[in-house]
Amino acid sequence: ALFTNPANLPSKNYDFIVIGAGTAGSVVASRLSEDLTKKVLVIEAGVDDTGNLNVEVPFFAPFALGTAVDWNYTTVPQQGLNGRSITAPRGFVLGGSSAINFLGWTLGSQDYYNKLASITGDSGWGWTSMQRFFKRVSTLVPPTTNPTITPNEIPTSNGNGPLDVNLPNFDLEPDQRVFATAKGLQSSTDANLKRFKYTTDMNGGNAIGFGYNQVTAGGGARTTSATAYLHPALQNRRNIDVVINTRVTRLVKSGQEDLPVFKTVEVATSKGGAKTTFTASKEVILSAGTIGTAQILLLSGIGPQADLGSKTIVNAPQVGKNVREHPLLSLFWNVNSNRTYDDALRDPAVRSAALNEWFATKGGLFSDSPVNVLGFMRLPQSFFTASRPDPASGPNAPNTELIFVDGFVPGATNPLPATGHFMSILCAVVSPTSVGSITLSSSSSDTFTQPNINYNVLSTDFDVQAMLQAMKDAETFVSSKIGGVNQFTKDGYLQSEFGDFASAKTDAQRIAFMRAHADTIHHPVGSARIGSAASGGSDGVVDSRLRVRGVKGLRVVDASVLPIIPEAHTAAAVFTVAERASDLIKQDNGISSGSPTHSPTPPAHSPLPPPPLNQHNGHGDHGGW
Ligand SMILES: Cc1cc2nc3c(=O)[nH]c(=O)nc-3n(C[C@H](O)[C@H](O)[C@H](O)COP(=O)(O)OP(=O)(O)OC[C@H]3O[C@@H](n4cnc5c(N)ncnc54)[C@H](O)[C@@H]3O)c2cc1C
Repeated sequence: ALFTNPANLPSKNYDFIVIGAGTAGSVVASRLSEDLTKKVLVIEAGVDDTGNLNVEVPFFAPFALGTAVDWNYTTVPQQGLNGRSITAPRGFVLGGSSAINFLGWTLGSQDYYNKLASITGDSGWGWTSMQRFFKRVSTLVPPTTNPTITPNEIPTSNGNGPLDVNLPNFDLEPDQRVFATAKGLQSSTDANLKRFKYTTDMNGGNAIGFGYNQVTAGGGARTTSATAYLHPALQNRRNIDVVINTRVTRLVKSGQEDLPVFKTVEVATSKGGAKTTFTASKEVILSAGTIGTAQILLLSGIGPQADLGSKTIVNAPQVGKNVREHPLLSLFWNVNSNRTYDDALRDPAVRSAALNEWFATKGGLFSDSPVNVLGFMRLPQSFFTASRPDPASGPNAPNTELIFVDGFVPGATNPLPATGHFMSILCAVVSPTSVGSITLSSSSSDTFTQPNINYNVLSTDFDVQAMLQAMKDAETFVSSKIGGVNQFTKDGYLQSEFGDFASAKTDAQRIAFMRAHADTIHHPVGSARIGSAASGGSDGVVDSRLRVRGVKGLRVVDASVLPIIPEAHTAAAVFTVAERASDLIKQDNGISSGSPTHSPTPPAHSPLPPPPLNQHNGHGDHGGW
């Protein structure tokens, strides 16, 4: 059952305790509760997702940032960004970040998973063996309307899992222009231009190419790990309890075998409030995400002795280290079109009409995420040198990404202009080499105080130069002619570059623009990474079965375990890791994993009256969306 206060839970003892009902935690809790003889407790700091339109309406994804479903974190000043601090949103809600992310569904390449297998020495993480877990997560459902999608554009990489994934419900202005340009350029004789490719499925092993963005939605509504996994489990099983509004404050050493045992979890509902504990007879699974997991480990005395000093219980030098994140930079063009979404951002009447359409038909502008089309690219071969090697996992893995948006993407340094219509291209470096960290903000901090989040954005020459190349690639792409015709300007659609970007023409100016405007795409991984086989695991926090090294009874399952960052949006990798982890946990506890592949149908959400869009609490900086 769902509880809002830990004092009301029926028991202090469970077989498994999952910390965090986020992307990974909801999958693991649901799978473990398939054995009806095992009692599962899930402890979630955040709120219920039910009926929250900012979660449910795909287009509203950016509106959720800075509201009560976001942890509202901010990074420490970033040297590579002229000392700016940037927001670091994370889901504070059932479903975690899968409930507030931008819905993109990209698995990453076969090379990524094979590199994961080779680093960890565990072939189970390889592409071939992960196939059954990919297929166990998602099902491709048809878009509600899009007539321009041809049958041979339907991706085949999804399976029969509970998470609905679909293609955009309707085309936006940039979509066919992007496809026509990519299709034309891929057969160019110019090696630089041949790097733009068209793909019908960037999730099929080779992740390179421009194509439709598959999204975690179905029937016009967002799907999350909560809607697909957790709520159905709650509705249909009596052996799973979920408590929300409850923060894990630390893990408590519950015994000593050959190693210290950590099976007790301490919680509180407010800073300085009463604390209670719950104990697992089998395992505690830490799924609090790249930031939360590192913070909880550190507060539990599991971390670098050099930082924790006398509070150290287990010296785990890598906790909070090795954090990787994707830098992002928005470029804007004026367009001659009144069909962009800009008016929906500015004008409550336009927004209200679109929302009414969504309520009536689950269709229209708001039924899609703000991103229909994106493209992954390799850097030119000449870019790589002995001193600047290719950090990507392999030739099927991209270095950079261009994301096409049919409107202006407001941000901290880019407020929504009062007038005009725009196309945005967001440039990302998806194989970055900058390394960041999560550390406690003080020796007396707790989980009600945010830790120091340092993504170290654009701190390496590779990342800066790769972003510079991505900017140039975006400019090249929109100015290329296919058969003598520019797809973006042929009917007067694309007009001129907008804002500071318009005057950034030399490399030095572009880099200055980058440092003034870049932020990140909210994909941090690695703070509790799997150790490498080469080091005997000592450079990791968990082993390849995701058990925390040096302790007993504790596993980590979330984005923090990934030792390398996927050259992709990270949600799909996290869902899939969680599916494999569920099998590993079952195996290690003698539970059969002959589980159903499709969870019971999620309950339909009843439509609620539209809340005001400005549920913003003033902490975030994405209020314009
Ligand atoms: C704004 C945004 C946009 C994104 N866009 C995309 C996208 O389009 N496509 C994509 O693939 N990926 C995207 N991502 C990234 C992707 O969503 C994440 O990589 C993934 O969801 C992380 O899953 P996780 O299980 O590691 O953590 P989360 O899903 O964040 O789950 C962690 C859970 O633990 C809870 N928790 C944390 N600390 C505590 C505590 N002390 N006590 C109790 N509970 C706690 C949290 O509240 C949360 O529910 C985006 C992320 C964000 C934030």
